[in-house]
Amino acid sequence: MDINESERAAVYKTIFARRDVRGEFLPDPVPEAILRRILTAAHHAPSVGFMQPWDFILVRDPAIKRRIKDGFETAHREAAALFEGERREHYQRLKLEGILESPVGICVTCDRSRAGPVVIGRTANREMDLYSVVCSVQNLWLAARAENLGVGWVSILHRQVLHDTLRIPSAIVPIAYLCLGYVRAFHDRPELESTGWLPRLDLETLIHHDVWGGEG
Ligand SMILES: Cc1cc2c(cc1C)N(C[C@H](O)[C@H](O)[C@H](O)COP(=O)(O)O)c1[nH]c(=O)[nH]c(=O)c1N2
Repeated sequence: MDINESERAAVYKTIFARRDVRGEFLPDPVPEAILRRILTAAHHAPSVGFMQPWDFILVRDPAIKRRIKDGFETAHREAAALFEGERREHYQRLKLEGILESPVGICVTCDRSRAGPVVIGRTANREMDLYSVVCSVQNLWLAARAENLGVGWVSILHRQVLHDTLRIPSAIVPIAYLCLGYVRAFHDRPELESTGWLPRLDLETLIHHDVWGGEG
């Protein structure tokens, strides 16, 4: 099956228009059929040895979201203390989550023993299951953008908060807490770029030929 030109353009448009969404969420509910399409895209991500180690916890209960938000606030205070001077002020001005505003939270987890002790592709590198779950998060993020839905990844959270609040068994690893919902608007550029936190790096400086540092 070939991808035609307009389909190709749609994929690149989605990649470049995807944003991390924090402050622009609308309360409008996400229709079940659309949520199911996004989760199906996540479930069709590549995974080491076809392990499919992911689960998706859908969080809609305001009391549970409140506990996650409290966990964010703790970790956010700790983070602020690690920056100094103007950098700290800039950090504190950033909106870095939309936990309460987004209608659905999705915690994506990794079941490290899902396919038994020996998994194709994971024998030399045990962490490949974790990376597989991140592939699923990226599929989810892009599918959501294609549905004109925003996603924000909140990692300013101690893992234990997710275990305790969402009753995740200790053998399961929470990989991502995502906020999902419709948005007022998508920013054209990453907010960490437009607010001057960091620039987008020049791709040319990141490409190496044959060996690290090798020139073309
Ligand atoms: C693993 C991981 C973890 C986080 C993020 C991303 C990823 C990949 N990002 C979003 C991140 O800041 C954002 O992707 C970059 O700034 C680039 O912006 P766009 O995603 O292109 O809008 C993110 N953003 C935020 O506001 N709070 C957070 O805790 C996190 N955590």
